[in-house]
Amino acid sequence: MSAFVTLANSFYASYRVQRQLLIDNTLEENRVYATKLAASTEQFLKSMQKQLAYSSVIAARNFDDPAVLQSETARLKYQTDSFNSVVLTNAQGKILATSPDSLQLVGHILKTPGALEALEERRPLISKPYTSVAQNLVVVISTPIFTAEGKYLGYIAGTIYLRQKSILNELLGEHYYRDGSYIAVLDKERRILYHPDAYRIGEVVKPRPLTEAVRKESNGSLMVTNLAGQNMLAGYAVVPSSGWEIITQRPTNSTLKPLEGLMVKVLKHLTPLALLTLLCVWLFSRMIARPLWLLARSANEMDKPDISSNIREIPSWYFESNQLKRALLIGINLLQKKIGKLKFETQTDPMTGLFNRRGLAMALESVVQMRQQFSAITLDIDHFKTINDSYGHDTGDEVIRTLAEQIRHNARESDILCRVGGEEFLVLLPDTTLAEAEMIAERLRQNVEILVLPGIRPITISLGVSYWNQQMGEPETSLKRADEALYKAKQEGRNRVVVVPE
Ligand SMILES: Nc1nc2c(ncn2[C@@H]2O[C@H](COP(=O)(O)OP(=O)(O)OP(=O)(O)O)[C@@H](O)[C@H]2O)c(=O)[nH]1
Repeated sequence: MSAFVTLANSFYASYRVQRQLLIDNTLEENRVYATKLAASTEQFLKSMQKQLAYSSVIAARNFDDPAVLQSETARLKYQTDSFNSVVLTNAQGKILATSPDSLQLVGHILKTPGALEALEERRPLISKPYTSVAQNLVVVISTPIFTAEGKYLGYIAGTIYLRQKSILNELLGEHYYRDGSYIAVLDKERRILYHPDAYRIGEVVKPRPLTEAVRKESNGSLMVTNLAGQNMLAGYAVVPSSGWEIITQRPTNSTLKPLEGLMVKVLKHLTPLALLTLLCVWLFSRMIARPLWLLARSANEMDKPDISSNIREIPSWYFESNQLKRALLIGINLLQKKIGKLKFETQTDPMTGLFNRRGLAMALESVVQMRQQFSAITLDIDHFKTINDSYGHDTGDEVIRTLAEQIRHNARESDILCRVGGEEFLVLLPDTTLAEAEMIAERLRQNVEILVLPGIRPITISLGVSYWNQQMGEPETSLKRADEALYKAKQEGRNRVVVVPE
């Protein structure tokens, strides 16, 4: 899972980096492009002003010759092909020559804003856009005509149509992209001079982050949202002589389009390797986790008898899991020893070391589980109270311990020896017939009878013997019968063996 997240993360990070790179590059490209266009436009305007200045000198020399004036306006119009029309006026604004002369304006007084400004300012000018006499939206580049002595004669001006085909939209329009990119030119008052949508030319746009940015620095770039709500990557630059603002923009979507294809390609190339990596990571993590998982499962099953050998078989192939396995084995060993000790203590009578009643119950259960027949001998010291009374309780204890020793001495390895009460004992004899058990009981009785106990009188015991096999119902019943036989032995005078017949 974490490997997958890491891969996805690095894929996303590389997408983000590529995306930012594309955006930054496009912004910079647009800034450089706008700067270049501004430089070309500046050069163009300067060159136009030079041409006009040259013509103004010729016109000044031949101001009285209408033919020269006409030929000069025609030369400017047709030789340079930079202006849509050229006009020459006297100092009162009366048109002396014009080209093309199809409008037949010679003799008219021009009162357009461009004309009035030129007449008033008497210096080279680039006008604001306005609607001309012929109803064209134009900008006018004009130069005053002075005699050599400095007398003002009028001006000569070239007009550039903004909405029709002109040198300006030829200059800017040839760079038009087909992917939604476009160039726009605004004058200082945010009036649109050039726009791929000709209807917008002449419109004054409201201040927007982009128009404000252009006002602050001569060139730069910006991510903006245009009026149509489209995210654009814009570059901008200002034409120094006219203050026109050139804005080149490209939709962010078009810029990022190649990225999608690129990322799909990356994904295609990356997927097999990523899957292989994921598989390797999964296999390796499984190999690492498996011993830990098996050890953890074993740790939950510590009470199982064969748990140690199970743990030993767990393949712990690396150092850490091996150490863990060792620690677990040591822990289990200690625990089992402790449990064994506790078990022994809870099943054993501390005074004699024989089984107590709980031990007897466990032993009986396992004998029955193994489908073994058995005989049981219950025995009790006769008149034990008098021993306690005569020699003290400690001596009584010593007698009990001696009798336990005697019982152990008389028993086989497989016999189960229990102290079931104060001076009451029970011997469980697996796979022993009633006759054999009677013989063993009798032998024990005799051995106790002749036992020499230093400082005290000899003791005797009474015994009851019974038999059990699988056909005889509950084994506890058989033990109860042995008890009853013991009681009978006491009744019949003690120091004897009474057998419960099969
Ligand atoms: N010293 C000692 N005495 C015990 C112990 N457990 C029980 N006794 C005593 O053993 C005596 C058993 O007495 P009884 O049950 O009357 O029987 P008894 O005196 O042996 O007489 P019978 O069994 O009828 O022959 C009691 O006095 C108990 O106090 C023990 O662990 N140590």
